[in-house]
Amino acid sequence: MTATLLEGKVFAAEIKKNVQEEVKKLKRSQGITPGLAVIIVGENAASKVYVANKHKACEELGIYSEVIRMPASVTKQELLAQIDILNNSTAIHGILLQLPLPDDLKHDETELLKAIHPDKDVDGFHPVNVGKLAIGEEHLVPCTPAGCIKILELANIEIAGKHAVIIGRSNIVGKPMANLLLSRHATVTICHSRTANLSSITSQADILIVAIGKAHFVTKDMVKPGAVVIDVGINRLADKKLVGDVNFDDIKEVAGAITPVPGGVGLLTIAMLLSNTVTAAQLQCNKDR
Ligand SMILES: Nc1nc(=O)c2c([nH]1)NC[C@@H]1CN(c3ccc(C(=O)N[C@@H](CCC(=O)O)C(=O)O)cc3)C=[N+]21
Repeated sequence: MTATLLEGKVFAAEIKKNVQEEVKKLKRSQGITPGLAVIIVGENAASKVYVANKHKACEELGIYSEVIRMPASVTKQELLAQIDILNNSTAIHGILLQLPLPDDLKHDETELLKAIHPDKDVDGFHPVNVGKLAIGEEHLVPCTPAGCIKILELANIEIAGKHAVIIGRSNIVGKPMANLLLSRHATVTICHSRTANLSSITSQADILIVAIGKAHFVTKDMVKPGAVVIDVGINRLADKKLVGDVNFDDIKEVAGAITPVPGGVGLLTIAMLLSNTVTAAQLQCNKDR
């Protein structure tokens, strides 16, 4: 058996086409151009690709995009002031504070994310949006897990009744992923660094979502034959090669379907960010009336 390749660009193109339609509608009926602001603190090699890709995608779809760079020495107060300006800007409908923050600001992360107005929170990290997702009110949903769901849905992979196993319990991927799968009636198991007998659990998964940040972590013996494997990892090896958390070559004979890295979930993350930006713009112009 050879796994079906779940190509990110195919699904991302479909989402972007819909987003583009919505952008046109907003312009035509309301005279509004959706705007996205990204705040980047300090230098981070890994995030550079992300920022460049985001910017390019915004241009493609007619979304206004602004990148605000701040030095790693910036204070919490200065960042809060910047967020406040963006919260009050009528040209900006979505605000993204790029993570991870430099070490000196790490303990302020929650406070800074809370400062972003929930209606402009295109990352879905504000406690209000986290809470909404937890009660099944999906509005601005974190982009990466939302992208994973889109892959499953657009590939016509059944979720209801399936055993979905998530490796990773982060606020950015693991936890919101669990809520999204639960709302779609999967049986959900979350595994993490303290999980005992990890492979005995992962090998029960019909759908295996891997978000741990360790290159090539998941091997053949951890995967049930025919399982759908979604690889959220983006790891840069010493030779600059980009690889996922899944050992792709090892798995491809046993899995039923698998996302590649690069060219998988990452492209959906961007597509969902654009989608959230348009959702945020629609929400805000409806509130204005
Ligand atoms: N507040 C916040 N929200 C985020 O969503 C967020 C963040 N901070 N910080 C950084 C991570 C990383 N991330 C990526 C998204 C897309 C690609 C992507 O487009 N990847 C492509 C291209 C990769 C390449 O060619 O290097 C691919 O996987 O094929 C990568 C990385 C979002 N993140």
